[in-house]
Amino acid sequence: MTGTGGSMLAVRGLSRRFESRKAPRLALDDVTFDVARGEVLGLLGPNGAGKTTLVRIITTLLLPTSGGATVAGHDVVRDARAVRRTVGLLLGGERGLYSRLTARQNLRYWAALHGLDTRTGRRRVTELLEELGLSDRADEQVRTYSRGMLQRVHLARALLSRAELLIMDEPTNGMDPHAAAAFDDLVRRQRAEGTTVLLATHDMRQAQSLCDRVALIDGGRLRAIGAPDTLLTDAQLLRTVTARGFRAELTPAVRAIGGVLVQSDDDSELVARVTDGAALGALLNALVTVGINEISVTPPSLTELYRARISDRDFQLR
Ligand SMILES: Nc1ncnc2c1ncn2[C@@H]1O[C@H](COP(=O)(O)OP(=O)(O)OP(=O)(O)O)[C@@H](O)[C@H]1O
Repeated sequence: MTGTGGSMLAVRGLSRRFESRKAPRLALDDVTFDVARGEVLGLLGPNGAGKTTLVRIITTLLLPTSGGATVAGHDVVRDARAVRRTVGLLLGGERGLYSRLTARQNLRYWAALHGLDTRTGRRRVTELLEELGLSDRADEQVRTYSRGMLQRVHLARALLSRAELLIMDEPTNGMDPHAAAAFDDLVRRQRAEGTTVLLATHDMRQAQSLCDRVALIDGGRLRAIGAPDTLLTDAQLLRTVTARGFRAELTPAVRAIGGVLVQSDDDSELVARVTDGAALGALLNALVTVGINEISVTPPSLTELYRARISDRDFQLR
């Protein structure tokens, strides 16, 4: 593939079919997008959407059925070696670590494979163990580690070679809230250094706060891509107003305001959605006039967008 412009990652018409005994399964269906240098792109989508398949093709672990992708201009099929040199990958899970080696030994081994000389490798490993809060346990066998700690070792491995493009599949899976917040900070530091990040995640909070843009994938197709704020504005999702100390007798007056949709109301709380700024202004005004001023306005979140755009198959599993 050629003609990728200044993008770090260019995916073009990418499809991947898996043949199975029952029926062929189209895990990716004509997916096209770019990721600019220094950008953090979140990949969102339900289980089985095609995220891991996409990650595996971009990192040369799997061949596309049709279409293709380039990383820093290198074709993922024809220039696989160059692509592997450019990418740092976190796939997670149990695979890829030697359970009877310590974290330090695992990482030193990977540093050597990445071609780092012994001194540089050792320094980098110590630095990463420190940065990821693993120093205390660095010299214990990784088979004694918790899931979140293993995930941090995977992360250290992905960061070893200071890759231009970091690709991570559910990196905070199994991490406690502190470790997950530390991970977010780490990604921000990577971005500040110019690293490009592709992040598949189920964590909407993380996607909204960390990603410059998010891509919504479902059934192997790219359903939407853009900055979280832009996607939310385009989707015309409604803001929610919650007013404490509400009195149900006020409901008819609230319902009379154009663009206000009452969701629930009783003698303690009103929850309403507003379609635009004028409706919001009118509602706030009406509430404050009658002495209600414990009011919160919540903007729409990616979670709502996700729910609106993606059919909820998990519910059908019950
Ligand atoms: N080796 C394989 N053989 C057959 N089908 C496969 C194979 N790998 C993936 N699939 C199918 O391709 C589809 C996409 O799977 P994929 O693992 O890419 O989803 P995902 O978005 O990463 O899901 P999750 O959020 O659960 O990790 C699924 O229907 C899956 O069953």
